[in-house]
Amino acid sequence: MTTLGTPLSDSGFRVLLLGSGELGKEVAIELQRFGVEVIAADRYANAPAMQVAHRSHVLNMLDPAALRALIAREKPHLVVPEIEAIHTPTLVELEASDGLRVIPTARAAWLTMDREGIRRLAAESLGLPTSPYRFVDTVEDYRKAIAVLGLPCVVKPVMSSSGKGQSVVRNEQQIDEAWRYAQEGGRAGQGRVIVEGFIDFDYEITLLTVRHSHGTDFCAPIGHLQIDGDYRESWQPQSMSSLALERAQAVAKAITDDLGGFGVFGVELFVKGDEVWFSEVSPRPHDTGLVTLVSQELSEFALHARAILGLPIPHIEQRGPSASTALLAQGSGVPIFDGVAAALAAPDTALRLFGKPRVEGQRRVGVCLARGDSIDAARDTSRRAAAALSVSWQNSEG
Ligand SMILES: Nc1ncnc2c1ncn2[C@@H]1O[C@H](COP(=O)(O)OP(=O)(O)OP(=O)(O)O)[C@@H](O)[C@H]1O
Ligand SMILES: NCC(=O)N[C@@H]1O[C@H](COP(=O)([O-])[O-])[C@@H](O)[C@H]1O
Ligand SMILES: [Mg+2]
Repeated sequence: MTTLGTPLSDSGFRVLLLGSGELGKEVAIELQRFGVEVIAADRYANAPAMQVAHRSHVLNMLDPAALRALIAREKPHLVVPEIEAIHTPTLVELEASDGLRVIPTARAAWLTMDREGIRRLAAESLGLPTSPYRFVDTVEDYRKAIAVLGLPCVVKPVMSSSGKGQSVVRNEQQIDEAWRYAQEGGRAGQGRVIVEGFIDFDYEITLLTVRHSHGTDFCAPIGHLQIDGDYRESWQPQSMSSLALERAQAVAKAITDDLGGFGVFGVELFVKGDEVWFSEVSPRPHDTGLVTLVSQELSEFALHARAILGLPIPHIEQRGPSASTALLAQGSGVPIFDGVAAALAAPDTALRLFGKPRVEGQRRVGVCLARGDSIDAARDTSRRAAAALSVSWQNSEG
């Protein structure tokens, strides 16, 4: 049983967020509502979750010594990874040696930090259906992998997220460019790449799966649209055949049971007819799950907070057709948002501006949300809200 104390006192229940982006910000808010003491960490200052936390730290979380020092200093009751780019072997060691509690488990954070760990677990240990794949380190092996898997195929650095370094190779001319992009887009610089056979799916979903003190529950499936490997729109519920839903839930149960621990998981699946493929899983709330801020009575962030604190989740109420549209800013400087009133003029719309301190290039800076009588209506309203917003720049340094 979890005892909750008073933050900033000796009784405070301390949660350390490793990663402080938009997803962590909503988790922090939900934890604050339970009087949890929230400590936010990330690689840069004034990250979104830092702005709603009790205190924050800026560090390179891929540096084992820096990570260890932070944990020794804060002595958190729970460590909650919010991104993949963390030195997870350190979490595994501290869990074993000091009983550090990592959400959902240190092993889950470690396996999902790298596409190879989770893909080999899903496909080779658990026998779940996935795209065919090869891992390669050299351009020679890369070409051989493409010869075996055929075109089109998808090329990704093993350590990357939100589509960074990812390309679909459709013809011979694109092969070299995809290799170059994968080498520059990986988190750890040059390195290993996964080549995946292209799955010609009808639609793809995120099946939010919650492991909590009383068992495992699934949210209604979330459909989404991805461009360049990054999410642009999501909606809930995605209609599916009952067989496809049953299979999706069985895959999600198998992978989350193996990863273990408490919390929300975003299980990404491709669906064609009644056929389902596992793609990957986040052992934490998922960006496409931002739609649950309006589509569920308990959002994925509220569910994560409850689950990790060991609190009950008796019921997950879905509120009907809903959609989200990611706001991508393109430019350089500190963003300023115009058209906020227009974006919120229609009934049943909502907006989150994440408060990211700067943009260099393209960055997700907010999300528009809407409910409607149908998925089409909700998507249309949330897209219109997004179109009403525009970004201008302060402090552009040319
Ligand atoms: N083998 C594949 N066949 C067809 N489409 C694919 C394949 N792999 C990836 N995609 C497309 O690219 C998207 C992003 O891929 P993936 O989830 O692996 O990248 P990511 O960088 O981990 O993204 P995120 O961090 O946002 O989850 C998928 O949601 C899907 O639309
Ligand atoms: N697909 C993973 C994802 O959406 N993660 C979310 O994006 C943030 C990083 O954003 P940034 O790249 O703009 O700093 C992460 O901190 C997390 O909240
Ligand atoms: Mg993904």
